[in-house]
Amino acid sequence: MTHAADASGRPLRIAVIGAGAWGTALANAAARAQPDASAAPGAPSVPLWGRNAADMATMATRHENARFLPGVILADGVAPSSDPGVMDDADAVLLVIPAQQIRAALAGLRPHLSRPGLPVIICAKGIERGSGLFMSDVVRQALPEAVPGVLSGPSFAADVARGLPTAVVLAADDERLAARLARRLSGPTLRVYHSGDMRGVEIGGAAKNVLAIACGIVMGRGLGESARAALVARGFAEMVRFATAFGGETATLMGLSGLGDLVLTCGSAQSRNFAFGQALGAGVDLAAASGGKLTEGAATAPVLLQRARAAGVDMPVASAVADILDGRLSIDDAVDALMMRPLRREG
Ligand SMILES: NC(=O)C1=CN([C@@H]2O[C@H](COP(=O)(O)OP(=O)(O)OC[C@H]3O[C@@H](n4cnc5c(N)ncnc54)[C@H](O)[C@@H]3O)[C@@H](O)[C@H]2O)C=CC1
Ligand SMILES: O=C(CO)COP(=O)(O)O
Repeated sequence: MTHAADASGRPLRIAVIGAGAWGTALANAAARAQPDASAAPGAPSVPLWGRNAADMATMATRHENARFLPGVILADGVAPSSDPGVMDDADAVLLVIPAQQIRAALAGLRPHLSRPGLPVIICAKGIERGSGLFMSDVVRQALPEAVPGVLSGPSFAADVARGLPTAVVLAADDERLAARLARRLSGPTLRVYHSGDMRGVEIGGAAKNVLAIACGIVMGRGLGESARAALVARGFAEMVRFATAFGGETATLMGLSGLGDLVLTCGSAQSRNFAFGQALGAGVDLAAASGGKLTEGAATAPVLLQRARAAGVDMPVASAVADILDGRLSIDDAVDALMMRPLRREG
């Protein structure tokens, strides 16, 4: 495999910001994607930055992220650290912290990231509450010198970290840059496609989390596999309506970040968003349903809906999720309301 490299042939140095499950998995993937280089003395490592010094020291000693990915060994070349200086000589950074934390985190890390043209690849899936901004626009505001990109697709962290195969897509306005970064991150078990449709890719990732909660609710309520499949199809239709209203391409949503990720997270309780919905459907209290895990769809649901309404996009499934989470609608009433909507032509 050829790896994207700089003019001297050196592989691009990737640093990972955020040492949770997905950041750790991507650091493993980035290190494995350059096995020859990371084995050589003095070869570039893949810094994995986390904010908690004690956790990062333990991770460096044990070669394991015991809190977020227990039992997965860090790949050779992954260098855990709590020193933001590790970002200073990166050619590109992967931004892997929860969507609602990105603005605050970038404000603190700005001295280490304010290089003109530095690619900052958003790996979080969400829309910012309050501002209603997509993540690429948050990065543009927080780091005006940087070049935002988005990586998304069907990829459970535990699968990717273990080296189980999957494919994702990396998008940037400059598609040649996206292709170069995709080549650098691709390896024997992670196939990274590239795209110029950053809006479509980021919307696919953000919206599928809300729809995964809906599917979880349906399954937790015992409404059956037919209901789940109908919800995936109708959820996909509203995701496409929303994305195209904001400039995304239908073909993008039919790909990995969109349909691919929707199928994954609507079909598996390994998804935290699905599991959260499933607990709600089974009658668990809202406050306890996430089990303390990150559920990006819960944060994004109201703001997704707010942007949809402002743009005149009909999103009945996302709307039901937002209303249930807000306590405005019971699950049974939401299901009745979805079933009793006026009959219409499919589309
Ligand atoms: N876990 C997965 O399978 C996948 C997750 N993602 C996305 O990646 C993003 C992160 O998810 P996970 O890594 O799974 O979450 P996680 O809950 O495993 O880890 C989150 C990490 O972010 C750190 N963090 C939180 N706020 C921070 C701040 N202000 N500054 C610095 N660090 C901060 C936490 O300390 C923790 O290390 C989410 O948007 C998620 O949707 C995307 C694909 C797969
Ligand atoms: O985005 C993911 C897989 O592609 C992970 O989904 P959850 O955040 O629902 O676990």
